[in-house]
Amino acid sequence: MKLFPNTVRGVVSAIDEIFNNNRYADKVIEKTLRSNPKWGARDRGFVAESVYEMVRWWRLIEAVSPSKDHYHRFGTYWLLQGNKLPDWREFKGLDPSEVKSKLNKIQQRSVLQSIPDWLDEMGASQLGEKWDREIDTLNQTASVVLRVNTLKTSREDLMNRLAADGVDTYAPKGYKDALVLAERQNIFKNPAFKEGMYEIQDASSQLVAAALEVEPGMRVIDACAGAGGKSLHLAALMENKGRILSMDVEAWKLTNTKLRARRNGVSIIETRLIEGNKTIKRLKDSADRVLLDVPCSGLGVLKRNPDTKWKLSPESIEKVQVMQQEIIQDYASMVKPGGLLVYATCSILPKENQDQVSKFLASEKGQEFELLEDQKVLAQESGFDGFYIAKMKRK
Ligand SMILES: C[S@@+](CC[C@H](N)C(=O)[O-])C[C@H]1O[C@@H](n2cnc3c(N)ncnc32)[C@H](O)[C@@H]1O
Repeated sequence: MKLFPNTVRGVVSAIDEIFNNNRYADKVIEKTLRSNPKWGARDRGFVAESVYEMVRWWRLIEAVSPSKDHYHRFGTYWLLQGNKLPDWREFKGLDPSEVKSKLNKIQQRSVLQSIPDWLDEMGASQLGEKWDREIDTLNQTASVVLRVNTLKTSREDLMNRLAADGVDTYAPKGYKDALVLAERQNIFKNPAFKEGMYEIQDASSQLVAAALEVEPGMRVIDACAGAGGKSLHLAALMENKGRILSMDVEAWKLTNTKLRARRNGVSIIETRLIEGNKTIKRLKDSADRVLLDVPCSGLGVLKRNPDTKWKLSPESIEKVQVMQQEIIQDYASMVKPGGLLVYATCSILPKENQDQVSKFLASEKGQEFELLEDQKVLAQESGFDGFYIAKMKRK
C-alpha cells in the first residue's frame, strides 16, 4: 500500500493530540476527518484505522521505535504491519532490520500485547489461564455489527436493502437481530440508517435486552440508559407497547436517547434525569423489569476503544467497582415483587461482574432476590465484545 504525505501527516498530528494532550481517540479522529473534507473514503479509512491501530499497539511501538519522534513511531507501526517504508526524509534513521531484531527479543506479554503491566497482572489474577487468549482477542479489530430495528424492517429485508447499496452483511448464529458487515465502512451515511432501520450495536451487547424477557405492555426501567442503545432494543422487543423509563445522571445522554428514539419510530420511551436518591425511591416496587447497565472499566470493549487501556488505572477500576455496588444496592428496590433485575457490564473482570452480584445477593437488600442465570461472555469465545449479564428475580 502506498503512503501519501498529507494523510500520514494527519495520522501523526492526531497521535500527538491523543498522547500529548490526553484526548479521546474517537474525538480526535472525528475532528481530523472533519478538518480535511477533501480526503476520499480510502484516505479517511486509512487515517482512522492507522490512528486506532497505533493507539492499540502504542507500548509495543514505543519498545521498538528508534526514537520518540512521531514519524518514527508511525514508520515503526507501518513496518510492524508487514509493510515497506518509502524513502522519505521523515523516516531517516528507521532501520527495518533493527525494528525486527528488537521485536524478536521481547518476551514480556504486557509489551507484546501492548498493555500496562498492572493490567496484565490484574487480568491474569482474575481470569487465570483464560487471560492470555482474551487479551490477544481484545487486541484484534472489532467487526461492525448492526442491530436491525424490527419495528421498521426485518433482518432479511435489511440485508437485501443493504446488498442493493453494495453493502454485504451476514447474519451471525445465535443473535436474532444482528447483521455483521463483511467489510468495515462508514455505515452511518446509508439512507437506511437515517430512516431508523438499524443501530450500530455489538452482538454481545444485543444479549443484554434479550435477557430481560420483556413483553409488550410491561413497565421497564433502564436505569443507566446513557444514549439509549439498550432502551431502543427493549422498545423493539416490546413492539413499542408499554412504557420504558430511561434514566441517567447525565442529561446530554438522555437528549441523545430522545433523538434516537424518534429516528427509530419508538414512542414508549420517557427519559428522566437522576438527581439523587429521591428519584430512585419514588420508583420503589414500580417496574416489571429493571436494567442496570452499570458504568464499568470497559475492558470487554477494548477492540473498539483501544485507548481505554491507557486511560484506566487500578484506582479508577477500584472506584468504579464501589459505584457498581452502590447502584445495585440502591436501584434494585425499583423492581416489583416477581419482577426481574438484570445487572450488566461490558467488562470481563469477575470483580466487576459475578463478584458484585454475589456481594449483592449476600447483603440484606439482596435477600429478596435470587440469581436465575448469568452469562460470562468472553471475547475469545463469542468472537464479539466481552460482556457480563446476570438475571435475578425478586421473590
Ligand atoms: C455502560 S454506560 C450505559 C450504556 C447504555 N445503557 C447503552 O446501551 O448505550 C453506563 C451509564 O451509567 C451512567 N451512570 C453513571 N453513574 C450513574 C448512576 N449513579 N446512576 C445511573 N446512571 C449512572 C453513565 O452516565 C453511563 O451513561
